[in-house]
Amino acid sequence: MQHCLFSNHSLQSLPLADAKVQYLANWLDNETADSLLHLFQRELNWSEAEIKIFGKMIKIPRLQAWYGDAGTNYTYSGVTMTSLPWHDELHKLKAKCEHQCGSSFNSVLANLYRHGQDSMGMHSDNEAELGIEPVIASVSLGEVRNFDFKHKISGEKFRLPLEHGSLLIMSAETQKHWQHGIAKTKKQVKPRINFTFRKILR
Ligand SMILES: O=C(O)CCC(=O)C(=O)O
Ligand SMILES: [Fe+2]
Repeated sequence: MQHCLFSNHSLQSLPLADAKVQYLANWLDNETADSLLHLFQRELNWSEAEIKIFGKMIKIPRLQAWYGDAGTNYTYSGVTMTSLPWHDELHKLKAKCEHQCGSSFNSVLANLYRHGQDSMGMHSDNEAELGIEPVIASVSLGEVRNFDFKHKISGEKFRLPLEHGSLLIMSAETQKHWQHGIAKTKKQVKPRINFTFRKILR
């Protein structure tokens, strides 16, 4: 069982049945979060990825980039992404997540939500290469966007706004029992970057 090391950030456990989800607001101080937002927006290799739906290639509504150790490829909605070698600052952020969570990661999915019409559909991060009960560390930068959870059987819902500089850790049976996603919003919103650090089993 994975758990978080003691820290002086206020750690909030979400009241979700059959799951373990912890949230740390202000995990990064504001100044660090601001500078990382701008750095990653400029320096990562963002692309308009496509997924296969009923055999057709469709552009996803956000920009994406996949970084990791050599050989950490990821198959997602019928498309295999080959990892790019780590960007230095991203590798440092990975180390900070590892220290916080007491788990190791070897890759990260980066998503850039350019505006309110960018989104991510409801899904579970339950691909075989993540193994059972994966620990996923999610760092958010920029505009606050709502993270929605939905229980696969009971339909129970829970919404958590993910703030600038926050860390969300999903572990234990969370992916087995819950889906999550980022809904579109009609509000005028600024860009948001999210990183989900993962361990791909090879
Ligand atoms: O942008 C987010 O907070 C969610 C990202 C996510 O669910 C994923 O990358 O699998
Ligand atoms: Fe996810």
